[in-house]
Amino acid sequence: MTDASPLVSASDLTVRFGETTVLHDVNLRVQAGEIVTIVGPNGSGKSTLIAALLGGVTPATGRIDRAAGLRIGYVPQRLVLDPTLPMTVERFLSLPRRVSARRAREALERAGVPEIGNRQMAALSGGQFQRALLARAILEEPDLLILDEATAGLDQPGAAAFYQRIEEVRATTGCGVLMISHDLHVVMSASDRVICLNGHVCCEGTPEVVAAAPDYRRLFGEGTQGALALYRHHHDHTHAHDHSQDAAE
Ligand SMILES: Nc1ncnc2c1ncn2[C@@H]1O[C@H](COP(=O)(O)OP(=O)(O)OP(=O)(O)O)[C@@H](O)[C@H]1O
Repeated sequence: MTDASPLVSASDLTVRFGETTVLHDVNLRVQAGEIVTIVGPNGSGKSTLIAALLGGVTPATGRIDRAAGLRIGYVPQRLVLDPTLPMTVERFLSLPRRVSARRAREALERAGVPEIGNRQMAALSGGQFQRALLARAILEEPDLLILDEATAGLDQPGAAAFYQRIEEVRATTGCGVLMISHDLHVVMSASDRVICLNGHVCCEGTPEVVAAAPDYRRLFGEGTQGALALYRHHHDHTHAHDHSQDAAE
């Protein structure tokens, strides 16, 4: 794996579910050491793109390439555990593979929650729970960390602290990071590159470039209203791209 070759890439990717085209002509690359964030309205294909990159969805056309031997750490949006099941955080980190108490502690330290090893999973706050998921992903020693709206349900300071932790993990391990987020303002500052998705890539670039892009502004609005506009978006915008195939239309 050279510096120049991406950890993972999608080339002219189109994904269909039955008759519905969810993604079309998507090109994306994530290099080692960079933090790439995908933003887009609900139903714009973000999770589908992640699933395709992970190999869980077969492209209709185009291709996905992963670097040989790529190790991926995945942090899901949420994980539902039976609340009546007694399970400490340390034990949770040993699923599915047993890890030593020392490694579990190190991973929790990196995730910013060194003190929760003996706590019950069911007793964690939302933020602590997501940190436990992050610690589990870190234990994979990933080349690429993938997070699917991992801060959903956290307040803005909680989300900001979480992303800061992600940046530290990237700085110490050199892994690449690909994340989906709705915390637009927080994420913009934590990302090297932002990809605005709406069935296709509407615009992409550094956070500054994307924030100034007309397509991004049409989708998300400006200022603090932008994040709210995300949920209100009804595809009432018009722009140069052809949205006729977008499933979300
Ligand atoms: N397995 C599936 N079978 C059929 N349709 C699907 C499947 N998975 C997703 N879809 C559809 O594909 C579209 C994109 O879904 P996806 O979950 O990728 O969007 P998203 O951008 O992640 O949305 P959100 O922000 O709401 O999480 C939606 O219209 C969804 O209903």
